[in-house]
Amino acid sequence: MTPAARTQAAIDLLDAIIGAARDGGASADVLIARGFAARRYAGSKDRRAIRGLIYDAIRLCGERPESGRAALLALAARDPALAATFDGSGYGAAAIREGEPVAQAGIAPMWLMDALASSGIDAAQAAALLDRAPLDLRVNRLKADPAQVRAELPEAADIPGLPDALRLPADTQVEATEAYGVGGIEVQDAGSQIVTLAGGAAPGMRVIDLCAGAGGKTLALAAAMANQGTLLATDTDRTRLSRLMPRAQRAGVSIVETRLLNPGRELEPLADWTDSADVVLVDAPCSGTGTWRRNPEARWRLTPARLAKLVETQARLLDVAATLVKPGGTLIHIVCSLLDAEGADQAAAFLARHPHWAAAPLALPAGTPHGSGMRLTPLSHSTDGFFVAKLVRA
Ligand SMILES: C[S@@+](CC[C@H](N)C(=O)[O-])C[C@H]1O[C@@H](n2cnc3c(N)ncnc32)[C@H](O)[C@@H]1O
Repeated sequence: MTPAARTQAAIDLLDAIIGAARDGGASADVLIARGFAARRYAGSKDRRAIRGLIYDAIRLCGERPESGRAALLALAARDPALAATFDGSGYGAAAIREGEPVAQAGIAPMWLMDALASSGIDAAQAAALLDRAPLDLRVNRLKADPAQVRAELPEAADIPGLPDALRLPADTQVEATEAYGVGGIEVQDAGSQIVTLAGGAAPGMRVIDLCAGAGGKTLALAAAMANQGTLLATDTDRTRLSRLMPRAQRAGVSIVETRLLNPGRELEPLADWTDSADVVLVDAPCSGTGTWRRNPEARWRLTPARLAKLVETQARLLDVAATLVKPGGTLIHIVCSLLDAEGADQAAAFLARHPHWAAAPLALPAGTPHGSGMRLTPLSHSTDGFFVAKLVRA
């Protein structure tokens, strides 16, 4: 492909990504993969270049741009070599016209910048939310040990405070390693690993991962429990949950059971767990403001109305979880968001609704105290952004 044709392909894919962000459609990664499947003529160098242009444009534009072309023109305004590819040749991007719309550069939509600022996230912290994330691994001690993995991946660096974690440059291919093949490593952000430790899950306990998804944290809980005890993983998303058991088998985890929940009727299949869990982890559905490093277009999806709906669901899920925790047991509230509405304020509202519960101090390898919990940020802790609170039943 010519550079001009690559630019046009990036514009076309950005149009699809912008539309999906507006209408709640597929993620940028999925749309890019589909776009490449339909463009078999694009070689690996073309794909890398197009993908790079798309993500540079997404990172640059804080507000959802009106078109893919407006987004790439914003990038071209800072990059003369890219501007020169708008040459109108063959399948290439049309020449730049005087006065055509150019997207605004920025970190996030203004309402979201205001919400972050009032949650204590200043401009430097907000800008770091769009940095490129490294590739973090969790060594699965049920199948491997860190020294073994390090021998296979000598470029891996330690992550302070996390003896089972290793850090590699972004884009490192780990799927071909023997450790990956035998279930000895899981790709998991260090922040995710840290907040999972908050529950203090240990061998022999009864633990619920209420919003388990495909089981990233479930597998970390199972490893912390040395595969001893009872671990229930639930979610309302059948597709995600169906990926959990094959992953568990590969990871050598045999203590996990999955149950599919109905939104709004989550407690119905959980009656046998009432008042009995040592730990319930609520890794709640959230705005994902802490994961923009991986999904920068997520900030084009969020609206005040979508955020309000998430906050409502989180509150309901915390109340559901509270009925499952035994006296003296622990509820862990986790969001990969830095908005107080989802984190500190949500935990405070829970405590106000539940007088027999209290926030307990957290001893984590990293984090900054925030509200009744702790916060992790890309700038301060080199992790995705998280809020975590430990809530204990009297
Ligand atoms: C942040 S993700 C969980 C990620 C997962 N724990 C991991 O570590 O990979 C939130 C999950 O909540 C699930 N969810 C949404 N509404 C729910 C509900 N009412 N009950 C339980 N899970 C729900 C979503 O399907 C999604 O998988």
